[in-house]
Order: sequence, then structure tokens, then C-alpha cells
Amino acid sequence: MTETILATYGITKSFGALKASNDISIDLRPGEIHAIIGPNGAGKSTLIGQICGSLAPDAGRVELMGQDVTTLSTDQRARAGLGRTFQISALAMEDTVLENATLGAMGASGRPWRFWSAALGDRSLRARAEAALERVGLADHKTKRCADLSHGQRRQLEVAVALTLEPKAFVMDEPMAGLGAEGSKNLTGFLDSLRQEAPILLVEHDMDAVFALADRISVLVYGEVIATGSVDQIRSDPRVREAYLGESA
Ligand SMILES: Nc1ncnc2c1ncn2[C@@H]1O[C@H](COP(=O)(O)OP(=O)(O)OP(=O)(O)O)[C@@H](O)[C@H]1O
Repeated sequence: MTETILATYGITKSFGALKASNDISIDLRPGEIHAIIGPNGAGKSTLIGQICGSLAPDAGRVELMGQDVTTLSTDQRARAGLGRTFQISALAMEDTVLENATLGAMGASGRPWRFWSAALGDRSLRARAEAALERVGLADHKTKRCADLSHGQRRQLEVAVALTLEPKAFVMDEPMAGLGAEGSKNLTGFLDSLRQEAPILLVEHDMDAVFALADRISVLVYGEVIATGSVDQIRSDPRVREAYLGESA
């Protein structure tokens, strides 16, 4: 039996008459990048929302390392080992790179402001933050303001923030968005190495990145997974070609 790090079982979510997630069961295995692709409106964000805890499913469950996390909040899931990245708003633009990573290391989101100054002076939190910045290649930029980083560097900082909580799995929502060709290439190389730390569930429109990175791809159409397989299997699947007619799969 293959070990599963993160899994959904029969996730279902409706908005009025629209079934945005229809009985979705997917899993993420050790060391892999599992990409979720699908046309606009297919239900990718809705699925990610339920996996990360910002949306409650109508039915079905989410498990992380065999633990049912369906009713946990986003913060509780983060502390249980779910590393969600690329919510740009989660970074404090006026704070430095090191401050952002240190606050991340205390799982700071949602905590009262008065704890922040204590966190910044905490040596062990700071050491974890510095190790994470080293890992993502931002150690030389730690005194820079987040606002002064390039888009690609902000993506790396978001990964560093997630890394400070020692995630068991990453969930990444369109990390390539807004990056130029060079930035995408760099981030692709970085994510390729990151899968060894924790497997990655990757929602991404950039097909070059998906085909370069994914061990498995699941294709979502009208709220349903119509196919899961290797890059080659998905590229040659007639249902996938049909779903993408007129799009660039
Ligand atoms: N809060 C909501 N209320 C009503 N309908 C919603 C809501 N959120 C999403 N939807 C609908 O659910 C469907 C799936 O949307 P979702 O954003 O999950 O798709 P997506 O695959 O992430 O799209 P994109 O690639 O454009 O980001 C769409 O038809 C969308 O209009």
C-alpha cells in the first residue's frame, strides 16, 4: 500500500445549484508533485480552499498524515503540517525578510499583534527563520524590506515562511502567476528540489511548469476529476484533450 501524506475522500461542495466540487478523492504521496489542472472555473480554488480550511465541504473529508483535519481551521491545519503558500497578502510588505520568516516561525497568523515583538526577539524562532531563508536562497537578503523583493523572491520567502513550520505537505496555488519566463524557470528548479522536503499539491496554469514538475496530474472539469495519471498519460488522454479544446494543454 502506498503511504499517503494528504488526501481528500469524496469532497463535495455546492454553491446554490452549482456543484463546484463533485465527490473529489485525490491523494499526495511522499516525495511527489501532484498537479491539479483544469479550465477556468473548473473548481481548483474551491478544492484548495477545502483542503486548506478556508471553505467547509458539504460532504467528504480531508486527511493529513492519516489525521482527519476536516473541521480544523486554516491555522490549525498549518500547525498540523499543511504548508500553504503563495497567498501574497500573508507577507507583511513593510517588514524585513527576516521579520516575515520569524513571525511565520511562531505560526503568527491570527495571533494578536502584542506577541509579535516577543517573537522577533526569540532566538529559537529566529534560528528556524534563518535556516529556512538559507534553504530558499534568501539568506543574503534578510534585512531587505519584503516590498523591495522581486516577485520570484517573494514566492521564495513564502516558501521559507511555510518551511519554518516544518510542513508535511505543501499546497501551492498558482506559484508561477506573475513571474516572467526567467522567474518561472528559476522557481521550477526550486520546486523540483523542494519535493524532497515535503510533497507538493500544485495548482498551476503554466503547463510548461506542470509538465516539467509533475509526477502525477489530476484534471478537474466542472468540479469532477476526469483523469489522474503521469504526464504522458494525461497528455495522450482523449478526455483531457477534449476538455481543453481551444486551450493550451
Ligand atoms: N463563493 C462562491 N459563490 C458562488 N459560486 C462560486 C463561489 N466560488 C466559486 N464559485 C463558482 O464555482 C465554480 C468553481 O470556481 P473555482 O474558483 O473553484 O474555479 P477555478 O478552477 O479555481 O477557476 P480559475 O482557474 O479561474 O481560478 C465556478 O463556476 C465559480 O463561479
